[in-house]
Amino acid sequence: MIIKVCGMTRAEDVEFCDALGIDLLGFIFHLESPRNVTQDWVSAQKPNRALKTGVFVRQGVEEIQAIAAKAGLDLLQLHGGHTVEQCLALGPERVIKTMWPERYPTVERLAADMLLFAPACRAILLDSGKSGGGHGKSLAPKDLQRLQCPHPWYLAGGLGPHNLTVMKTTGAAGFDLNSGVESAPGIKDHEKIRHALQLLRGKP
Ligand SMILES: O=C(O)c1ccccc1NCC(=O)[C@H](O)[C@H](O)COP(=O)(O)O
Repeated sequence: MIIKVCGMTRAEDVEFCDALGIDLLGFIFHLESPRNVTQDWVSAQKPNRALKTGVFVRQGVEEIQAIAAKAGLDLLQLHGGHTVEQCLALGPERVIKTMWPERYPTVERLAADMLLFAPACRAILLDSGKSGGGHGKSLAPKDLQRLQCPHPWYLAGGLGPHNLTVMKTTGAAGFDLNSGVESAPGIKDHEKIRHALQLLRGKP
């Protein structure tokens, strides 16, 4: 199971999550987000084990490549209207493609679109709302339990200790934590992260 904590803005949170065994750390490159960070700051973050994941909403391929090189990113989360061709150009092995189930009339239509993107990304991230992220609202677990998709998909959207037990029943291969483990936007609550990890992996 992959666990990502998104919206890193403080070195102490990067160090805490890395030491705790979080797999992916999300760094948001989106001016409108309260969790927006700079390339220079991300470049200075050097986790031992966790992979640095850049989150992009509006940037195109060339800009993403330039930021990835400067900030030292391992993975690229495409969180806007990016196409299959853009994912392929950036390299499927390092792309996480965000999709929004609430845009689809049925879970079958969502699964069909996920299949189209599967060869172009290492995983698909399902987020709440119809665009953007950090909404703090969760998706309905009942719909996701019916989702048939052979490609790895991660679940996002308002996840935290309060709902992870039920959200685990969706069969997601990964879980993306953000506002549900914060005390304020961009300020991670270490006890909530510890508790979330315990619920997901059963570790102390
Ligand atoms: O978190 C943000 O501020 C954000 C803004 C714009 C685009 C993406 C953003 N976050 C990306 C993530 O991967 C979040 O973890 C995901 O949207 C879930 O957030 P939340 O609902 O707060 O758990």
